[in-house]
Amino acid sequence: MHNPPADNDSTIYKTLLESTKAIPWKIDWASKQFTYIGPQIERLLGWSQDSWQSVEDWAARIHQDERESIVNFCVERSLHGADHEADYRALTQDGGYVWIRDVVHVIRTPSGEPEALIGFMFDISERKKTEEQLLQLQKQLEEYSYKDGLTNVANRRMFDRVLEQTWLDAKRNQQPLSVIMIDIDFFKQYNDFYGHLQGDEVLKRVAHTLNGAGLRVKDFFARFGGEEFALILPETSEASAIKIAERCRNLVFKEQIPHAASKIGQILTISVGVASTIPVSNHESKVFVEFVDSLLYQAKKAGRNQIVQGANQG
Ligand SMILES: Nc1nc2c(ncn2[C@@H]2O[C@H](COP(=O)(O)OP(=O)(O)OP(=O)(O)O)[C@@H](O)[C@H]2O)c(=O)[nH]1
Repeated sequence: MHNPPADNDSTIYKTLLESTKAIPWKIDWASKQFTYIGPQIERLLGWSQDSWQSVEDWAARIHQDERESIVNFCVERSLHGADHEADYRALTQDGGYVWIRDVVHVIRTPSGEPEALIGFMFDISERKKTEEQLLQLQKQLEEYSYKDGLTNVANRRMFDRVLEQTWLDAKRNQQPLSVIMIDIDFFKQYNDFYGHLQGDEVLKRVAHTLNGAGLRVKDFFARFGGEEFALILPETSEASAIKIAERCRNLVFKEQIPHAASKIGQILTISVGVASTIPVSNHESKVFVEFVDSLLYQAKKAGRNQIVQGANQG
């Protein structure tokens, strides 16, 4: 057994405890009263040292979103005599909050009952801020990985994901699904004539123009690759899809983008393939998209600046 510290020692311990950044505290289990809390608490949260009377004061100063779960967790752990730690937002006197990590040690009676809790509160707001920034960054990265860097519309990866989901829904509900594939005419010549940077600008402009062509919330537009774009139209019949394909062609034409190197006129045009299907169990979305792409190829071969349609393939 150690002897209790002499007065001199306890002064040293007190000085040490009260000069750390971590805030020491002690609660008597039977009365649920604070028997001690370091004066540093006032600097951190604004609440004066003597305002920490009972566990009620502690609980009331936990952000309400996690108050109940934190209190329940700490009571449950303490009853089991288990040391524990909890992260929560502690409310400050001026209405803000600070992220705290409370590290708790349970002192038990010889029979194992909790007698007192002692612990340290650590200010972990900087760590939490970094965690939140990392999460934000992760979200942004995920967003970037589904977005085309040049045009800012969805990319091929996102197209594949949306198609897969839309295909399954259409199969389950036996609803028609339409896909439109779009390709800029003589884009190689455009690049050659105006330069690649100007080509990039046109891709952005066309993407922006076509992004609003499907009017329903569920309509989905993506850059399929290069100078090719695609629209997925759930619950859309062939007749409606053809109208939207027409709208696409008109929208781009109305932009009146000069294309002096086009072999079919002086204005930039697009070719379009469009088809609808009601998927059945042995149909594959990939095969359907290849079919729509072949319609687009037919539009190119037939002279460009036109729409070729096909139905019920899949
Ligand atoms: N500026 C620019 N050009 C691109 C980009 N992606 C693909 N291209 C160009 O798009 C052109 C596509 O050429 P082709 O596939 O021959 O098609 P096209 O010239 O449009 O001819 P048709 O489709 O037959 O009318 C190529 O010259 C590519 O370099 C891009 O991100 N920026």
